[in-house]
Amino acid sequence: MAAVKNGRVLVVDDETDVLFAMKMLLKAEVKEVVTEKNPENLMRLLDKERFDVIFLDMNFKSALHTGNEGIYWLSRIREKDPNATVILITAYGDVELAVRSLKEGAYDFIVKPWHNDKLLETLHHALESKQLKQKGQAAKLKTDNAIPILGESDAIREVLYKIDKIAPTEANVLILGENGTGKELVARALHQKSFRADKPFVSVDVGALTDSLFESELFGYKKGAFTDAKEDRIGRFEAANGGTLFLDEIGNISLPMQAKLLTVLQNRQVTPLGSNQPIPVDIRLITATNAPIYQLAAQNQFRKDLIYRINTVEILLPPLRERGADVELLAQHFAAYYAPKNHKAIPAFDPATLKKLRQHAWPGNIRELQHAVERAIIMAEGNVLQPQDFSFSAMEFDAPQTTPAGALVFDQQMPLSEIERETIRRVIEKNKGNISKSAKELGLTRTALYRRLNKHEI
Ligand SMILES: Nc1ncnc2c1ncn2[C@@H]1O[C@H](COP(=O)(O)OP(=O)(O)OP(=O)(O)O)[C@@H](O)[C@H]1O
Repeated sequence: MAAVKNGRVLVVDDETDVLFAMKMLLKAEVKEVVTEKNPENLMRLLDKERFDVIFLDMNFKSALHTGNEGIYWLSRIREKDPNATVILITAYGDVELAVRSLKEGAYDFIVKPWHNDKLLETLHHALESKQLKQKGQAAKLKTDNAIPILGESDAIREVLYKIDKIAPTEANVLILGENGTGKELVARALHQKSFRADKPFVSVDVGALTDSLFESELFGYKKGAFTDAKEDRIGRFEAANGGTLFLDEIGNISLPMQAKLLTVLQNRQVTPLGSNQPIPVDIRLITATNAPIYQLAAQNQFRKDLIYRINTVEILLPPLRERGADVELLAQHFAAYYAPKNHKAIPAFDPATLKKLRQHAWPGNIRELQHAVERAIIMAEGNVLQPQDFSFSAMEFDAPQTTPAGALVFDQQMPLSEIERETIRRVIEKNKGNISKSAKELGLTRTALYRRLNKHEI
């Protein structure tokens, strides 16, 4: 917290009320708050003084009214100091622009009217990140910070509230949710907001490991432990020492591996293969799965005692179809991200397109939406995305209308697993067996698709 107390903050906004309110709020938090009404004075000020964090308004009434003023001044600031930490203050409707500003190098943005707690939290993170940056540890944190968890639905607000509450504790967290709902993103956020933030965050997709790899990967090995062990190698537990270990797809590991994991968690030490010297490890454990883990436990396919170890706190991530207007918000966010990447202007969405996106069931959730928006941007003719730019092919199981003869009509009553199986089968058939293409279309990673092929015995 020393970083926060010693911080020097500059606030640039042409509204005197905003400057006053910010000064009142921030002066108890940091060493000094300087306010500036006219952005034209900004460069001169920065020549003379150094600030740890700059709050910058996106729209200055006196200027061009393009809404781009914030971006312009941001780029001027960053020309002068590429390491400047800038937080943009934006009106609600400017969120798309603010997201663009993140790509232009802003640290974060806050939306007017702001919540004081949220604003202070953002400031604290910014100042702490600045301090880490100065210690040369920033690269990692910056990538983490680059992906904010977006969403305004009640369901996601509850998740964000939980994250804030449990991040600064040592509780083991089990994250449950369908594929692509943001489980890894949540795990990273928990780490980033924890006291371990400057220590490693190590992520392992344990569902993709065979039993023999599971042990060598997680616990490490000594040279000569097995034929290919040409030298000592530390495992992921040791690599995460002091930090957070994220085990993804925990519901997919075999019973013998569950027993091994339980022993390590109970003893808080690992013994590399080929060694008899246990090594103490201090990790915070976060796990995630899209498998019905309690159902598996009831069928004795998952150990209940392991569940009790990992689920001190549970976070349930809602599927995208239950997140209401978040679909639009996220679609706009991805459009603002992918358009410049593909050398296109950020497109608008036709109201009929937004309706279509809201009605789609999104079996691949946010990852599917992400790919769908990218595809639409690439394929679209004009600068307004039309419904036909989004073709959900076989995945449109929620509202099948006319179907070609012989095509399968998904029944609303059909169990989800069957819909998933059939969707995968059809997409693979459509892509003539090409797994990479099919995975992309389904919004899955290749590994996740392979796991599903295995699960559904396709
Ligand atoms: N709330 C969100 N705001 C912005 N982007 C998001 C959000 N949630 C997820 N994403 C993005 O969606 C993609 C999928 O998220 P992530 O990998 O965290 O999901 P997952 O649940 O871990 O997936 P899987 O079950 O396949 O492992 C990522 O690119 C992530 O950045």
